[in-house]
This record gives sequence, structure tokens and C-alpha cells, in this order.
Amino acid sequence: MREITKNVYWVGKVDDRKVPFHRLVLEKGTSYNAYLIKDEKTALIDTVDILFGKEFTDKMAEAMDLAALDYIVINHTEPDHSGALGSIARKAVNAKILCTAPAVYELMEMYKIGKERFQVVTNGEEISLGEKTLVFYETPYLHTEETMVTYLKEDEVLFTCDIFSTHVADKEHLLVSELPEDVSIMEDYDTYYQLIMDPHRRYVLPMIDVVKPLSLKIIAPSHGYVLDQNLPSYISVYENHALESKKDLSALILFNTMSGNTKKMARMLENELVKEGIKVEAINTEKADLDEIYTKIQKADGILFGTSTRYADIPGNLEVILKELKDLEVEGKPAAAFGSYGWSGEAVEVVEDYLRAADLRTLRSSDIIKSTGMSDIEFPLRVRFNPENSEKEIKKAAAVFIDVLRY
Ligand SMILES: Cc1cc2nc3c(=O)[nH]c(=O)nc-3n(C[C@H](O)[C@H](O)[C@H](O)COP(=O)(O)O)c2cc1C
Repeated sequence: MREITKNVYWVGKVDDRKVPFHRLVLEKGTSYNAYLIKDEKTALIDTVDILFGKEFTDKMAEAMDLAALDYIVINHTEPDHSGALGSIARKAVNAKILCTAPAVYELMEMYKIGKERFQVVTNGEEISLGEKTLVFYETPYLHTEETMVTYLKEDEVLFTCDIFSTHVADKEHLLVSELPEDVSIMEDYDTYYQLIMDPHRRYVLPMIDVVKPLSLKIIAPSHGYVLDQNLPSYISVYENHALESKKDLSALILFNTMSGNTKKMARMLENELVKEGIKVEAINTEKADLDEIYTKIQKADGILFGTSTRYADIPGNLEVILKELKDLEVEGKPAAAFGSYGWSGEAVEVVEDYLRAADLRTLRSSDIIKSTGMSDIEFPLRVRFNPENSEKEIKKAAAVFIDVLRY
């Protein structure tokens, strides 16, 4: 145990292996920072990687009577932080597990823990430990959907789990202020942002809005160094990256429609793009001059192609345009397929084949899962019949397309 501020202890694990993680190898290793807060009530903030779960629980049991632990806060469910939850919850029989609502099911399934052990906390909720107070703020998708941060109000410490972390195993130094004056962690800190946070950039500014108004002395993340000086400079790395984006963007939406359903989807997508300041032109290709369309395709920063399905095929003249793409030099331009269908929806899949054959930067669900872990984004975007009940899916897909345009 290592005290970082009065009655707040680091109880983590430094992992100096070359750590396999997210299809990478962390050459400098990493650490899993967990923290113990002692007050009238005692709270553990996060745990360590599942590989070290038993070791962690045994050490904690040596250091304290685990039956006296009141709360286990799980800011983020990934097993590099929640990995000891199963073993510690079994020994800390009186501890409530504090987490967001979407975290409960994941933790119950992963660690075989009963629902009665969980207490869901909501945005801005406070829990008193005695003299100290925990406040919880949701920070979704940083790094996964259920993520939150925990603020220790009186001590002005923010426990941020993955956010503001660094993948470095340093057994000698924990606080940034302990490092020699000529050593900066900025390069590793920035690399971490690029690898872990940048794919979720859209969520960074809302998180900054939560963090900036807080009075902060320490940011205590769950990988690498505890930040105890120059905090604005670390926060601004995230803010500046999130603010970098391309400006004055334009998008083209080309669609066909038999009874208006794909047209409705086109309008819904158009609205989302326009709300974000993107200049959009939505065109029913049946009525359009094809040479003009080809020029617009070349000028647009990104293109959405919409089609319904008619006897397992693409109705209308959209396929003529798709065949032309290869000759329009549009390689690398963001594009995606969308459309309404009735029962099988072959046409959107065929459209996607054309987009990929023309080397457009074609959005596909599987690529999004691989790069962000977000499994609820559908590309090609398919809706059965009337899209009015699919507003949520359409908005989510539009948001991802906007990100791809911008970044
Ligand atoms: C003549 C006809 C053929 C259709 N064939 C298919 C089909 O093969 N597969 C399918 O999933 N839906 C099929 N549908 C259903 C349409 O794709 C569905 O009604 C869709 O919502 C129409 O969208 P739209 O109004 O944008 O054209 C067919 C509809 C019609 C009228």
C-alpha cells in the first residue's frame, strides 16, 4: 500500500512484461492501478488484471479485514481493471459493488456474482464514506459503454480508470512529481491517447466538460503514472486532439426508392449530417443527370448510397452509377451503403461490394467493432420497410459516418 494523499492508498500491480493488449504488445509494460480509500467506510476503486486477481485479493486480505470493506467501485468492466472482482467480492462479503447500470450484467456474467451485490450509481450521485464523499460521473465509451469516473470530493482526486492513463511499467515512480525533472511522460501519454482513446474521440469533449469544472489536485488513472502536477496540460492533450477536425465538409447522399422508405432514411441521415454543420445534397438518382452526379461524387468529401431491394436486386439506375465509380478516382473517400428492405435486403450488400471494389473507404460493422469495440453500429445500414422506428440505429450510424468524415 502506498499513500497518495491522506487515507488514499495505491494498491495496484506493476506489470513489466511485454503485455499483449488490444492486438498490440505493450513494449514498456503497464500497471493496473487500484486505490483504497479509508474513512468511516472503506472503498476500493477498481482492481487489477485478471491474471493477477488472486495475488491482489490475497495481498488485500493480508493488509485489511476484507469483511470490513464497504464498497468496491468498478469504473470500467474490462478485465484488466475488474479482474480481481470475483475473488475479492467473495471475501469482502459485506461490500456493495458500485457501477453504472450497463456494467451490472457484464460483471455478473464475467465473475458469477449475484445481482444483490450491485448498487447502480447514476450521473452526479454522491455516496458518503464519512468525512470523504464519492461522486460518480458517467463517461461512456471512454473506454467502453459502461465507463464512469469517480471523484473524491474533499481530497480533489479524480479516479479515471482508462482515461488519462499511460502504458508504462515503472516500479520506482508512481506520481509524476517523483520523476526526475528532465523526464516527461508526454510522449507515452500521447501514444496511449492515440491507441486507446482516439477511436472514441467523439466522447472526449463531453468527458472534458465533466472534468474541467472539478477542482482537481490529483488525477489517479488505472494505468501508469498518477498525475499530481500540471493537470491542465494533461487534460488539454485530450481536448486538443478531440478538437482537431476537418472543416467545411460536404456529403452526397444518392438513393433510389420505390415507395419512399429509403428516401425517408436518406432524409434522416441528411438531417443528422446537417445538424453537425456538414453541407449535404440528397439526390434521388432516377431523376438526376448522371454526368452531374459523377462530378458531385468527385467533389463530395463522403458519399452515402441508398437502395431498397427489388427481387433481390437494385432497383432503378443506381447500379449504372456504381459501375462508374472505379473510373472516378474516388479511392479512399468515406462511403457507406444504406437502404430499406422487406425480408432479405440483398441490394445494400451488392452496393457495398461495388464500393469496396472501387476502393472507397467503405464503412462496415466488422471494421467498426475491430477498431472501436462498438458492436451496435450497423453498416451497411439496413432497415425493414418504414424506417420511422429505427431512428436510433440511423442516428448512431450517421454519427460514425460524421466521425469518419471529420477525422
Ligand atoms: C416488387 C417488389 C419486390 C421486392 N423484392 C424484395 C426482395 O427481393 N427482398 C427484400 O428484402 N425486399 C423486397 N421488397 C420489399 C422492399 O424492399 C421494401 O418494401 C422496401 O421498404 C421498399 O423501400 P423503398 O420504398 O425505398 O423502395 C420488394 C418490394 C416490391 C414492391
